[in-house]
Amino acid sequence: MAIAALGQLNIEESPPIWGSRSVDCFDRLEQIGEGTYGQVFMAREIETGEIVALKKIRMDNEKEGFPITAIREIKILKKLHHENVIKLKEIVTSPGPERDEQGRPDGNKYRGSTYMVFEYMDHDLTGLADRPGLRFTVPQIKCYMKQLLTGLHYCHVNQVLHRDIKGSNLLIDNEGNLKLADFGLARSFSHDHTNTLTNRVITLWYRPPELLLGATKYGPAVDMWSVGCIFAELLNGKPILPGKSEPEQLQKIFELCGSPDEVIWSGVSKLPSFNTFNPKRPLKRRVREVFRHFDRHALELLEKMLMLDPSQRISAKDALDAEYFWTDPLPCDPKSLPQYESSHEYQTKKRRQQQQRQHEEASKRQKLQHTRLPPIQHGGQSHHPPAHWSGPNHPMNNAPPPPVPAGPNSHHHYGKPRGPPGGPGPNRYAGGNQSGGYNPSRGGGGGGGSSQVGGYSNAPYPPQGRAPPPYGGSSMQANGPRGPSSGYGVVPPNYSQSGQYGSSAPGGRGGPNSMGGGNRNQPYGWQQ
Ligand SMILES: Nc1ncnc2c1ncn2[C@@H]1O[C@H](COP(=O)(O)OP(=O)(O)OP(=O)(O)O)[C@@H](O)[C@H]1O
Repeated sequence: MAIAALGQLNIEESPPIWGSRSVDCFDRLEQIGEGTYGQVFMAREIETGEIVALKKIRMDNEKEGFPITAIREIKILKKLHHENVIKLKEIVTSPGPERDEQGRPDGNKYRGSTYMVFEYMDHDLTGLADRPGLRFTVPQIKCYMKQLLTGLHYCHVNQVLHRDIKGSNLLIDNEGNLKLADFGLARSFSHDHTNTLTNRVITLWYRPPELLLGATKYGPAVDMWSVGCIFAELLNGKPILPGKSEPEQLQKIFELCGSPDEVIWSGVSKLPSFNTFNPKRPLKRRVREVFRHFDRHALELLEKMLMLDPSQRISAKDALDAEYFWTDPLPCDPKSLPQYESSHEYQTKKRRQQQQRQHEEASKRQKLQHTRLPPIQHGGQSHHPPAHWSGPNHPMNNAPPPPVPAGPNSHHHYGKPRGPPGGPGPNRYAGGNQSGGYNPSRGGGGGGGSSQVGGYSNAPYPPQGRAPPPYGGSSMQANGPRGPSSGYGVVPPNYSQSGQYGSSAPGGRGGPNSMGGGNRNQPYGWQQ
């Protein structure tokens, strides 16, 4: 990891206060994220009352200095200003060594910490989609997809590759705005793709075939593959390619998209890992068959996003022009979207773990009760358990654990302030999509513009059924990866190409135990 001392970040100071204020200007409210590169907290600026997100920069190895990932994230975010890209407001520092909740030194003994201050967003897409019972409507999916593509198009025009598009990096506020976040793996690219870049980027499930095959010269198409995976996931109700290792990821891709050869992807055979991973028997493309339950225009667009050959993959700009976004039901106005209590992946994971623990405790208690059963009464006594065992919450009745409140903040919900006393007004930051004002005309490439008057449909779409496991003989558990009560996709059929590879190992975010075991958030170290 490259190094730089905190005082030598070489980041042009605008506004002048960058890095000069102390984190003590904020009250830390609760942890909302835990990433590879640091913890994220919801906090309140004491002076203005404004709610923000503080991302603490992890300094695990103090000898290595300030992490290059953070420097790159800060530099890139400083040059990106768009309503669909998270706004980095400020950098703050804590002057001395910090302590954790138990009062122990936080490991960074000799220095203070550095935090990035972001506008606060109520949800990330993964956390939101994991809400029990939540179903996205088609206008809602179109609305989110359009914002995702608009933000990404803006990045690509500005020669920035995101390189970690996934649900937990797509932040959503309660005004329906979606913003790209986590630019820790992002970097600038040249349009001629002459630079050599690392292929060890992008969370496994969203990583394109060219990177898995070892390509080190690549461009914006890598992000578009991830967008295709997110799109299909939104419609499908669960991740579509939940590989557990790089070979298994490629296997899943080839089972769905066919195996590549020089005819469909010129140059593929020269990629470093082509011979290692290409299946002996060719596989045919099955996207249309597997997702035949998707609407025609959705399928058409998805096909173009999931092109194996990156040079044939649709760009963000062209995707925004796709029929899908211009046919009924139209994307809804972000503001018309329902408001939910805050839901971040970190919180939903914790909630599930808590439920799992409660469940385990309940079964333990149940077992214990069994071993302590009163001796069977003879002589005409009933063998039924005593009446006091039959209450709804008694473990003996096999009742499920009591529901956990919907949000970690059910006791206190901090909405995004619409105008705190003495603080910023509602439109102070980035402006949001006040008028749904992206890609206003068909030919437009996104990135701002006038409002799309009357262009929205709020018509409810028929409920989309919960998806059964998409892969035959594959990994998803019966309850689906999001647990028993959520789901927001249309029902997919089964598709395994039998006999090609043997059955896959269980994987993905199967049940409550699999959180953290899957690869959705599998981190990759920074290289280039
Ligand atoms: N501005 C924000 N507002 C609200 N929540 C946020 C914000 N920024 C980040 N989060 C929450 O924190 C989580 C982790 O943030 P982020 O992805 O930036 O950290 P990271 O350390 O880079 O994580 P990763 O391991 O995914 O690379 C996000 O998924 C999101 O739930």
